[in-house]
Amino acid sequence: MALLEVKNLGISFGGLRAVDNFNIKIEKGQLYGLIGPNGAGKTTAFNLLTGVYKPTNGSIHLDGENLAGKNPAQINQIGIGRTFQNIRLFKNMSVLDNVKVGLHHQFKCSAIAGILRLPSYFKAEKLMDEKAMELLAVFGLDKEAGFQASNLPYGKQRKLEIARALATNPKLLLLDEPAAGMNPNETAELMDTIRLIRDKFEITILLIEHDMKLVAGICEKITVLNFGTELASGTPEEVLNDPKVITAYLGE
Ligand SMILES: Nc1ncnc2c1ncn2[C@@H]1O[C@H](COP(=O)(O)OP(=O)(O)OP(=O)(O)O)[C@@H](O)[C@H]1O
Repeated sequence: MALLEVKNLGISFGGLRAVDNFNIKIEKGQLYGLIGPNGAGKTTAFNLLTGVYKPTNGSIHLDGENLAGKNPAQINQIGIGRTFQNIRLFKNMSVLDNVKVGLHHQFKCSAIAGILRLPSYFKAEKLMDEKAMELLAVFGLDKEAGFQASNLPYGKQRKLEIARALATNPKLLLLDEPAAGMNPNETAELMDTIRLIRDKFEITILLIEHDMKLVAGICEKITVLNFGTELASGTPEEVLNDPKVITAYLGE
């Protein structure tokens, strides 16, 4: 059974069919790319998968579970984590606390225990600190754990956002343009990090990306969206040499 199975998904905004008859099947452990020209519907597809938008039609199953009618928090708990095109960190909080926010639902401790500072509260905090530091170390951010998130350089903020999404322990991680605004060195490093987290956490990754070098370099399969609908799907080689895809990108 595929980890993610999306059938005939669609949404309209007024007269605009932003996503139409979108189908995708992602196997466990796969690194999958979603590409397409500007305005093709990629972020809208992510918003449908994460419950931000309710689809007009179609179905989404994660690991066999139907996500229909679930809100973003429930979908996150079922197993989809995401990052955003524009970084959305808690900028005034520390790097460590940003990751701990992602861990909270796994280390539950009652409000009373927190207010009364009971031993169970300190135990949960300690476990969260340890787990958050482990995650930060994977991204080479452990030395900056005490920094305010907004003081990190841009490339590291992007990594921190991925670390926070991973902290929610997702089965499927959605990355929306993870390399946006990065220089070539940062992008190359990010590619290594994405491969590493897929292997280390045995996670499945779907990413939107305009950087074709990154997409072709790390994705095993790609779907191309154009005007909200699938234009092509296949291996990077098949897709990037497909005349329909080349035409869509060149706008001929
Ligand atoms: N909430 C909304 N209300 C109305 N139109 C929307 C809404 N969200 C997205 N759209 C429209 O849907 C279409 C698809 O947008 P979307 O952001 O999904 O594209 P994209 O492929 O992610 O583009 P980009 O690569 O530029 O980020 C666009 O025409 C956009 O203007």
